[in-house]
Amino acid sequence: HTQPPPPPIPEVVATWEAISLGRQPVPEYFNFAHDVLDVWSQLEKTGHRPPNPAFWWVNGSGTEVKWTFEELGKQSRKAANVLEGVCGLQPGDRMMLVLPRLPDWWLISVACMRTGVVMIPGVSQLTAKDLKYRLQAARAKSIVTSDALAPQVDAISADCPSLQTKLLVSDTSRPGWINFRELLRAASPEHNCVRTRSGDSVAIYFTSGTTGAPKMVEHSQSSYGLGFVASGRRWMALTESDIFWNTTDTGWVKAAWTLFSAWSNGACIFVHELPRVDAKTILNTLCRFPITTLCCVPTLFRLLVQEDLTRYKFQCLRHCLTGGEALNPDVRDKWKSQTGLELHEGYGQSETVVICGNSRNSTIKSGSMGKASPPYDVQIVDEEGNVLPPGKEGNIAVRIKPTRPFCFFNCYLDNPEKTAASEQGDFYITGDRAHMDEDGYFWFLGRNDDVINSSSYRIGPVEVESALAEHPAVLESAVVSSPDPIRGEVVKAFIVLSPAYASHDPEALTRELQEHVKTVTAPYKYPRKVAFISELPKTVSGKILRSKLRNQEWGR
Ligand SMILES: Nc1ncnc2c1ncn2[C@@H]1O[C@H](COP(=O)(O)OP(=O)(O)OP(=O)(O)O)[C@@H](O)[C@H]1O
Repeated sequence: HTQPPPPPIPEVVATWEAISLGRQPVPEYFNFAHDVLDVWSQLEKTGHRPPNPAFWWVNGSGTEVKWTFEELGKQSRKAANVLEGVCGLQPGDRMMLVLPRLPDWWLISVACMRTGVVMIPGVSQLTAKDLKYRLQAARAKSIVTSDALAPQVDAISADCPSLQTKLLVSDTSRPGWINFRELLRAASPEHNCVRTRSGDSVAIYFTSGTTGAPKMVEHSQSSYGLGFVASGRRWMALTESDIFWNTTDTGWVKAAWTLFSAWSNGACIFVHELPRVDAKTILNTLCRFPITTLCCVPTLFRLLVQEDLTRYKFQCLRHCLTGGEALNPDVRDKWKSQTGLELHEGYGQSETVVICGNSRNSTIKSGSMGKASPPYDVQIVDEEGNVLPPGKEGNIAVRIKPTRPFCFFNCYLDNPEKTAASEQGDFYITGDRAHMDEDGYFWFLGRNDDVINSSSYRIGPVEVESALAEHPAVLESAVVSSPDPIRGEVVKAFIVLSPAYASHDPEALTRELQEHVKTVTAPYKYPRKVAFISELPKTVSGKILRSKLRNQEWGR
């Protein structure tokens, strides 16, 4: 499955890539809209880019939006005038951006860069309480959202004294709100991009909150803007001829990963509105459109492989990506055997760019997250921050001393204690456990809190879940610790059954699954307790919330 060599890199991208790899210094001033997007617009005009759109949006009922880099430039300059004009926003002001997958999200993101406004993306499932927490914590001056969330914002805006303007993306109007689309139509396409320093803030991300209250992660103009060039080429295999579809919600950090990696490499961002994320829509879209590159979270690939994939003929798909949580080897095997396509897993956090991954044409070891992604020096360290030898389990850590990589978050905003606690010795500590093998491949064990300690055996939930996934009865599972009077804690598996097994005798099935785990992995890991449930608790980004099940077990 070796892919053909990529086309030669345009000279300017080669320079960005060298910076991205830490081989050239980061410029003092950098603005992604001005220094990357407007450059692609020029390359496009002079015929140095294939006739590939920069942005392609479809809604599944026949409506499409396609922009070249030039059109994206024009529309985003108009949007910049709306932010500066009617909204009165200035460089450094913060704006929450909570929209479904609508083209306006990408326009406003670029407009923020042009005006120096710091964007704070959020997912559309946020409740009034979540919105209040975020608006207050970030002291946001403005919010952009759609009809669905506007009432929730109205319910809490009196409690958010910093909030001055509310922008509505809608074809109708609402009292107290400024209509973005109306203003956009009338706005001037002339706008001078503000001059930003590389270290100036570009975005604030609230983490998913999988392990606690969401933290505010601040990124700079260059951390993502230049930091994704190399992984965009290597892990995502993106070039100016590619069409990249990442099904992520706009509020999750993956949307930013996609924006910066695709556009810095001149690729087209494909978006399906996906009001409902379902397997058939995804598979049909891959058949209808010339998408070359796909990224979905493992949860979604788990659903896709339930379908008969041989019935679908994808037009142009050649590179598939996943990340955000562990990929069960069984899912990768099924995807590959049915589509002939390799699934390239990557690992990273809101705080970072890609920490490690299985890049294009690399040898993949099933179950591993791949190798360190340059310029990061990734190591496994002990509790004191000492580097551990291959094979030893410890914390996944990224070297930040003597030099902190530029492609890294600035800090946890307003939380110096948390920022300090994330560092140990010369390293940034991810909070995830793994080991590295002799060849430099990383093997994920689990988040710190998720690792189970049973009779002094340390068990990573992912290993047990992956073993369970190999049994046809298991659609998906979550493995957590459960109290036990003798062993202290034992492995408990919460299992969602495949429809064909829903009416099987639970006791017989429990025994069968326990025996199955004992045969495919070290027997001490088998789940001593099993519960069948209809649905696993997940974060809005689709990650399994093991902490919720664990707390339930321990009565917390
Ligand atoms: N390929 C992967 N395999 C296993 N886990 C992964 C992978 N990629 C990402 N993750 C998990 O996702 C985490 C990063 O996700 P994100 O930055 O959204 O914050 P979060 O950890 O989910 O939220 P919070 O910090 O609020 O708990 C990683 O630390 C890791 O636990």
